Amino acid sequence: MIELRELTKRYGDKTAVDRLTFSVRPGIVTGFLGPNGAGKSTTMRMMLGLDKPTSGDVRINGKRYDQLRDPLQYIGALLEAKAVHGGRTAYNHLLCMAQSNNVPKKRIDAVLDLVGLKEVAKKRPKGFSLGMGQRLGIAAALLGDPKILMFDEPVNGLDPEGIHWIRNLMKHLASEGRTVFVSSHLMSEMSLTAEHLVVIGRGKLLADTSMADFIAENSRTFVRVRTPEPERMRDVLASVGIRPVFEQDGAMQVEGMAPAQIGEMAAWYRVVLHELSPQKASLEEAFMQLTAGSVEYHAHEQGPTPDGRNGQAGRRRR
Ligand SMILES: Nc1ncnc2c1ncn2[C@@H]1O[C@H](COP(=O)(O)OP(=O)(O)OP(=O)(O)O)[C@@H](O)[C@H]1O
Repeated sequence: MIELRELTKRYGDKTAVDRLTFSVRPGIVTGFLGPNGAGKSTTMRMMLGLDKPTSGDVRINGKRYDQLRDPLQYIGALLEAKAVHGGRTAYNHLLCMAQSNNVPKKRIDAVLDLVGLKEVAKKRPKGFSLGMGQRLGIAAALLGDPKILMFDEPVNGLDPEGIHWIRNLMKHLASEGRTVFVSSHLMSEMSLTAEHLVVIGRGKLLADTSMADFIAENSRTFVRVRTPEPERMRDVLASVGIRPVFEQDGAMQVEGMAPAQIGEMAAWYRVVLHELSPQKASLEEAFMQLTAGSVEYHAHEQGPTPDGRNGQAGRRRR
């Protein structure tokens, strides 16, 4: 169990983490989500005692990180795969960590085997691919057989096979009763792995909820209407107070009406329809909506607008 209470980190006048309070429970994978710069890495670094909070605190099974004896046996983390000493062999890198944390030597072979690096145990990580580096980082995290595991953006830069492997590993670790906390800025990726979600934006807590509730609460449903007479259809909808959103190719997104109602209205006014299909907004869209006000940099993309015109391309700071 990891517990954060009013955790805050300021760098000068920048508040990177702003009074975060939440708990990470054992037995499930908890996804830690937020747009770039939201404060995920800073929060994880404070959880691991690598950064000092400005105020508030983090407890690992009731203790602060610096109060843990042999911390690798309580909590293992994959922060950046690059953190490996390039000159030592993979085996020796793990041996150094094992010796300084009272971890039995036999665990080294066990974790190298688990992550699939047994064959290259005597090789130096500086020649490793990104995926092999991630696997070595994970071997290090698992070395002390900890009950709590943290992974910061573990699938970054991995190929589909590597992504699949990490997903299954995290689920497996959780099924063994461990606490698994994993950060990502991709909602779609998290939806395949996490049972619970903690979402932050600009350092503040935006959501602390089960994946199922997040989907139920944030998925927007609408009906896509395609017609050769968009102006007329817009007027028909306007007559009942509905303002459709136009997509780039001229299709309309209609919220607040069932497909049958729209179809009947169109028939009544003799508007030809080419498409009438119920849609559910993707989880990625729900996540972007939730965090919309907290994104540091916005790229203005061409996209649907209520009047059918497209937004200007550009970049601005909010
Ligand atoms: N050492 C530092 N000094 C000053 N500002 C920092 C420092 N570390 C982080 N920040 C700022 O704190 C904010 C949070 O950064 P952090 O790296 O924790 O975000 P993140 O959610 O992990 O982002 P990403 O998904 O891009 O990795 C950012 O605005 C960042 O610029």
